[in-house]
Amino acid sequence: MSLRYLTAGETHGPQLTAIIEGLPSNLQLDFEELNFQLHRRQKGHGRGRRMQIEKDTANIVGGVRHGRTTGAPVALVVANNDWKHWTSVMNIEPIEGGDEEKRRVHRPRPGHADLNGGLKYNLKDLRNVLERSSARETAARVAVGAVARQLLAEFGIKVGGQVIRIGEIEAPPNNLPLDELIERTEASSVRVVDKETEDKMTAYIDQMKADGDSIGGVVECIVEGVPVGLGSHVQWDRKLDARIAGAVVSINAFKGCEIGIGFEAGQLRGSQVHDEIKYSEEKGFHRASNRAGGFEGGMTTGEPIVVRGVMKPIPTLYKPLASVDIDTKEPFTAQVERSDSCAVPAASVVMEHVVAWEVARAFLEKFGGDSIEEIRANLNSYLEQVGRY
Ligand SMILES: Cc1cc2nc3c(=O)[nH]c(=O)nc-3n(C[C@H](O)[C@H](O)[C@H](O)COP(=O)(O)O)c2cc1C
Ligand SMILES: C=C(O[C@@H]1CC(C(=O)O)=C[C@@H](OP(=O)(O)O)[C@H]1O)C(=O)O
Repeated sequence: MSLRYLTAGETHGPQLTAIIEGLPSNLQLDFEELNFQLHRRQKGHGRGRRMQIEKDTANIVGGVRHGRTTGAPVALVVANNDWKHWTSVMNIEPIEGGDEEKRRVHRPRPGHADLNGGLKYNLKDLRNVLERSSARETAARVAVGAVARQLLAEFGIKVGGQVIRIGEIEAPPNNLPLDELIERTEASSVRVVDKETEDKMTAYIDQMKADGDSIGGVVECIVEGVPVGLGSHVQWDRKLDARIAGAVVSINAFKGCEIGIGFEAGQLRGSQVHDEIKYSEEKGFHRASNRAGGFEGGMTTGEPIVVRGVMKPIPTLYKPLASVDIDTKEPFTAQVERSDSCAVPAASVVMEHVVAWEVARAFLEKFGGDSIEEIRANLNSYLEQVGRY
């Protein structure tokens, strides 16, 4: 059985819930580290007031005893502190004189799921769409990805990331070792390496906010320590680069994904793109460069995975765009809900976790066993085979 998960829950409901199926037994979980990842997702310049209300922590309610997985499905919940302000609007059973009409959404926001969801599900209160399409759900995905990340760490695989662009401001390229990159971006309010770029980006985000506008950007995720041969060329849905791209574009507001040099490959010659193959006793087969971003033929090359994702600007604008009232069919400006003006730094944390999840899934498909010990034996035997090749 391959690793899988589902999430449930609304942004202003009582909690988010996730169930992970297919984890091996005997994975020692570090709860502090799990909550640290949730905390990272809440940070970043440009977030709205909601992030001051929430203090995200994951509560594990199944599949773990005395800190270790048992092989049973792992169930996680992340409570919504804001729920206490929404109990009557979000009440699950019908209540007399509830507030749902007061908070009814009937002026769909361009760029959000409101109108499509209302038409598709035949819902006249677009709150029923908004509540689930909200990126609040990414808190559950980070909790799930944080477990995957711990599984990967058990086998020496490390995940990091950085913000590459916010609107017109681009971070200068860097070639830092992953540990240093993680340390430097962690200290930055926009998850970049250098202070000058941070200052420019924060001022730019403030300007967007002052204009009643929003802004998107580009983020990068790097995975190091991945063995050669995760994923497969033999079937379309086993290509790991494709699965990662799907996972990245599934993040709210993400509109594209690049692997390695990505779209730049369309304007360069083959001799400028492909990574030459080398061999040494010490390193075995390896590459002179990593423009492929760690993938050839849907399989990992053993070089670091380098993935970028582009996030569009936040749809909710304090100076709203034109829309149409679904009741009257009259033109109106879109409804203004409390909102972030830029969530690119937070989204870079989400991206790390959806990528970690896909790598962990492919890792278990290749080395799958029911316990950590069985997986380790499978991995070691494969690495010996690769070494002898
Ligand atoms: C971390 C994060 C925070 C977000 N915050 C907001 C927000 O405050 N307001 C908003 O309108 N959209 C926000 N979005 C984007 C919407 O969730 C997203 O645009 C919406 O679900 C529609 O989906 P689509 O953009 O993928 O088509 C956020 C996205 C992410 C990843
Ligand atoms: C709650 C989160 O992000 C939310 C994502 C979001 C959206 O429309 O996607 C809209 C806002 O919701 P609210 O109106 O409740 O403030 C964000 O705060 C979160 O990231 O945890």
